[in-house]
Amino acid sequence: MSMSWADSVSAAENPAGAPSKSAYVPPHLRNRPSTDPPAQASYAGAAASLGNDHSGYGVPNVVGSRWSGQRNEYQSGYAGGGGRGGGWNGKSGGWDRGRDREVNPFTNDDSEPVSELESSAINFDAYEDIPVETSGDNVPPPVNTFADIDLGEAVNENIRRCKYVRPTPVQRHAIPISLAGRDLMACAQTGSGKTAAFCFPIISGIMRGQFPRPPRPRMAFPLALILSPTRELSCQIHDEAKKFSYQTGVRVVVAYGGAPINQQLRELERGVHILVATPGRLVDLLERARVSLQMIRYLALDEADRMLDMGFEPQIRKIVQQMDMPPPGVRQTMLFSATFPKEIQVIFSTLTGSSLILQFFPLILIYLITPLSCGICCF
Ligand SMILES: Nc1ncnc2c1ncn2[C@@H]1O[C@H](COP(=O)(O)OP(=O)(O)OP(=O)(O)O)[C@@H](O)[C@H]1O
Repeated sequence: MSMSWADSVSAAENPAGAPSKSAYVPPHLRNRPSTDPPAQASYAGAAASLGNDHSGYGVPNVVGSRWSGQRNEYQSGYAGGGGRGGGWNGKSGGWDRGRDREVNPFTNDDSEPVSELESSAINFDAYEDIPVETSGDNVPPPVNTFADIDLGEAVNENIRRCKYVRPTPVQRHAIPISLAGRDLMACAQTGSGKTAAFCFPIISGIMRGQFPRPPRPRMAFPLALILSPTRELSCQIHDEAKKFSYQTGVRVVVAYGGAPINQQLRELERGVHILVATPGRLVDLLERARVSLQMIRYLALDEADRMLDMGFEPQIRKIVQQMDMPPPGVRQTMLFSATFPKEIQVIFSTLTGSSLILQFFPLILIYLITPLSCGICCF
């Protein structure tokens, strides 16, 4: 049975297996029997962070389409610290009007400073022992602290409220890559902090961008789409994303199958910047013309291997290739998976336009990726 990253850190810290406070169990695995296996128009500024090269790595233009070069042309005013800029975050009646009424998603008292040890069950001292491989051209270097990256004051405040002291390995590597506008394929285990790794750059990018108001009132035009395989994981991502985007003006909505659609439709009608969805329910919403993907600038696939295992490949292909989603180069793609079978690499290649050159070793996958893409593996 494979261990999650947090578990392996804990095991390294506590090889005798003695009961320890530091043994971390991801929220969705709690309360399970111990025998359970681990869960495996012109959009002004619409891709601002895609061209927001914090670390000096340029993003090549994509040529030959109506979307040409947009990915690194959108550089716009920062609506920072809570979105006082134009577009959706603007004073002109943007979707942040209800921010004062926003429910505080933090249950803990956030006024008390916490020590690093108190901040999480994760053992931060073992960080440097987590082997990480990266591949791709000019990979933006990892960061050691959240202060090393400019996510905006509102997000920084939420990081403090979450009591995250230091980024986890996947966050250290993935956040600078994503902030530099690069496509990303990341192999990281459950509980490794992937949610923040893709949410922080998305929220920060949306806050920095300037976007026109959605063109049709009853149709939702999200800027970011996070696909996840199950209702449980979608809700978990939604809860986390709401914490990360608290008081930023960025609105997160979740849509999943197996539940009445009407409440989800009402939430969508109130406006959405980040849509977290399971593939089947999203296809339903697209076919009902209640969601348009034409303004999507960020596409994240979480637990991509599980989505394929569950038979969602046709829906994923439909969502990305047959609806109105902008092509690679205009939108940024982030794919996270606990394993990297060939099918995942092919999907990533299809979604990003990358041509991958793959070499397999017994356990470790080495992959070379095009200049627009990066890959990381946290073992
Ligand atoms: N930098 C950090 N510092 C402290 N705790 C963190 C940090 N990043 C994430 N966490 C916490 O670690 C736990 C696992 O994170 P998260 O759920 O994002 O992992 P994941 O890899 O997305 O897992 P899953 O596969 O379950 O989605 C969560 O409780 C989260 O709040």
